[in-house]
Amino acid sequence: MKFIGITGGVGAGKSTVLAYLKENYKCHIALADDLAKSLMEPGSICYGALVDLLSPYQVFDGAGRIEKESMARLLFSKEEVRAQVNAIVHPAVKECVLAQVKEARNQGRLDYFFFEAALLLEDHYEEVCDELWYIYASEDERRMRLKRDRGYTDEKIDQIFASQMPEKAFRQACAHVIDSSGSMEGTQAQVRQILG
Ligand SMILES: CC(C)(COP(=O)(O)OP(=O)(O)OC[C@H]1O[C@@H](n2cnc3c(N)ncnc32)[C@H](O)[C@@H]1O)[C@@H](O)C(=O)NCCC(=O)NCCS
Ligand SMILES: Nc1ncnc2c1ncn2[C@@H]1O[C@H](COP(=O)(O)OP(=O)(O)OP(=O)(O)O)[C@@H](O)[C@H]1O
Repeated sequence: MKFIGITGGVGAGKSTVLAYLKENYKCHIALADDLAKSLMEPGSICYGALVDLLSPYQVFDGAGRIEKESMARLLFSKEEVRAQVNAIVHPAVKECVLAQVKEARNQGRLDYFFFEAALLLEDHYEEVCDELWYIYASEDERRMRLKRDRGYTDEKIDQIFASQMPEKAFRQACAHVIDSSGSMEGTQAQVRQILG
């Protein structure tokens, strides 16, 4: 079983590529954002440390859950808080995904385990993955998609872009680049070409 990390900036088309992989290959898909969100829930392992760190900010709702919009505003505007949150959450995400990979390897039923995260390079997944893929679309294309499909403002897009690695770093670190600027069929053909 090959352990493949899928990365790229916000709105690059990672989820769309994963949906195709899930349909067409004997694989498991894990998403860093989903794992992170579950580990940040009340009662989960990161929650206590996040309460200690984030109590000065208005990010908790009435039930004590982290409220997405205010958390996004805080994390993408305050780099030092983002780094502290990442230092709590990302090691826990990595531990969790590595345990899942180990379990999948023991069971021996899958051809691939794909793990998607915008922050694979920051968290040094090149050390644990068999290979990394970079899903690429230009910043202009991603900005257009994020405004059209998610209603993000230019300010939010600028902040997220600034918090993620530049294109050059992704290209240097990843064995394969999938250009998702064209049609879905074109993107899927690139995936087939890589996996044979
Ligand atoms: C910031 C939050 C509230 C934004 O949630 P929202 O649903 O509005 O957006 P979404 O999750 O789709 O994120 C938008 C983009 O930002 C990226 N992103 C998320 N967290 C971070 C971060 N800490 N640093 C840099 N980019 C990030 C995502 O990968 C995605 O590309 C949420 O992502 C979060 O709680 N992040 C902290 C946990 C984390 O670090 N997750 C990233 C993977 S480990
Ligand atoms: N050829 C293509 N390949 C992949 N996605 C495409 C393509 N053309 C358009 N898109 C669109 O790009 C948008 C963003 O894709 P997606 O949500 O998969 O991004 P993402 O990289 O997963 O973002 P995030 O980092 O927020 O998780 C989607 O609306 C998708 O339909």
